[in-house]
Amino acid sequence: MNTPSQAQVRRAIAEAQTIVVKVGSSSLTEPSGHLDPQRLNALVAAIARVRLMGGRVVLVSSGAIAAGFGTLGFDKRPTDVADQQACAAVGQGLLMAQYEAAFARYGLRVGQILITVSDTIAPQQYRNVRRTLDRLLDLGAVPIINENDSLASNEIRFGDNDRLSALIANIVVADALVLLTDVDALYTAPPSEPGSKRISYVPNVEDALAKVQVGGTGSNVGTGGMVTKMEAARVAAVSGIPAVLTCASNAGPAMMGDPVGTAFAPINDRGSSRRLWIGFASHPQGTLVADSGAAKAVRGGAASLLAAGVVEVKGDFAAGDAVWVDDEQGNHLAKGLVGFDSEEIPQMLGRNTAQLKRFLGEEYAHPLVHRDNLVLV
Ligand SMILES: Nc1ncnc2c1ncn2[C@@H]1O[C@H](COP(=O)(O)OP(=O)(O)O)[C@@H](O)[C@H]1O
Ligand SMILES: N[C@@H](CCC(=O)OP(=O)(O)O)C(=O)O
Repeated sequence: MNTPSQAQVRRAIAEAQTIVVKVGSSSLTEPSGHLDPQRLNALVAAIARVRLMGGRVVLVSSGAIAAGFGTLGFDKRPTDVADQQACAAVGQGLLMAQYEAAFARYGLRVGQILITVSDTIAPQQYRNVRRTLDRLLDLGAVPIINENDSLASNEIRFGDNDRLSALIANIVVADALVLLTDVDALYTAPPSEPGSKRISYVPNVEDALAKVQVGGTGSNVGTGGMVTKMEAARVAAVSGIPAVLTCASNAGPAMMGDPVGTAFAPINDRGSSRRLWIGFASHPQGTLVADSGAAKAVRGGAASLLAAGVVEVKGDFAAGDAVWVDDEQGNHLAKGLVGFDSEEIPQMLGRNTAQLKRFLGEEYAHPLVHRDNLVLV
């Protein structure tokens, strides 16, 4: 695809039918661990304007922990996971109450969806998330999403909402992703560093990643810093979705396509949201080792992984889990959702479809990983 000009990217954002807006903790809360209703209301006003003009907006909002820790008597964001989970349980309610009241002033309803990684990699939950989001949007509501911090385990969690927002943009087939934070744009280095320069347009985020010096959070409530925002912009770009990054007070102009913040061009045509989800969100639970013929077929991009071409299975997983597909040298070729439990697979290895049917029955005469569930890495 040809690289679009900045004006084209800004126009695409202005014309977006479906927009995912992600807002960070520092844009909604006080450092003392309480909500800042004024800033939250200003954000809601900008989103409501787009919504009332007919746009479909999904809001991915951080801020549960940051809104809850002051209320629970902590003087700074706790580091203990159980404390954070308790703060999130309190703060999430406060956050939603505030959003509910703020959107109601414009006659708009909100719907809360809390997501954990483990919920969303299973095909059925993925479909449920997608269906609920689509229905909320069809009904004119504004879905508000956060990670389910009170339930997420420390080992498997998004941890930041930046990447989650890019995955949500895929799920709802968004036309634009708007990342709102406490800095007005991406800079060539963390803005605290002397000489860092504002970047208004990134035609290729993968090239930019090599050139820009990105750092962690600048506030005491944010988590991901610019690293995860760049990753979100990259996921959006490779998914064919233009993105803009700016401060929350620029939300309105950013969604109108005004030249604020940093615009990121898409670098691919749109992909299948399901495949992107597998590629970005899933955590492989095991490995299928492909022989050289199967490795070549998988690398070609259009083939399913058949039992006949698999020489080894590693790990303990259930049908529907994500697995790595490796070559015999141990290189990762692809990630996929496997169709069988790990203990069923050894008896299937090396057998073609006719043999699987004859020896094991009809239900085994299927690929280990169907090509629709396979994503090259
Ligand atoms: N190259 C960079 N350009 C802009 N900001 C950067 C850069 N590197 C690091 N940062 C920091 O990232 C911070 C935003 O991330 P974070 O604090 O996690 O915000 P949020 O709570 O909105 O997710 C900025 O305040 C800034 O200090
Ligand atoms: N899910 C957490 C926030 C995680 C997060 O991404 O925070 P931030 O870096 O402020 O966007 C919460 O609501 O407190």
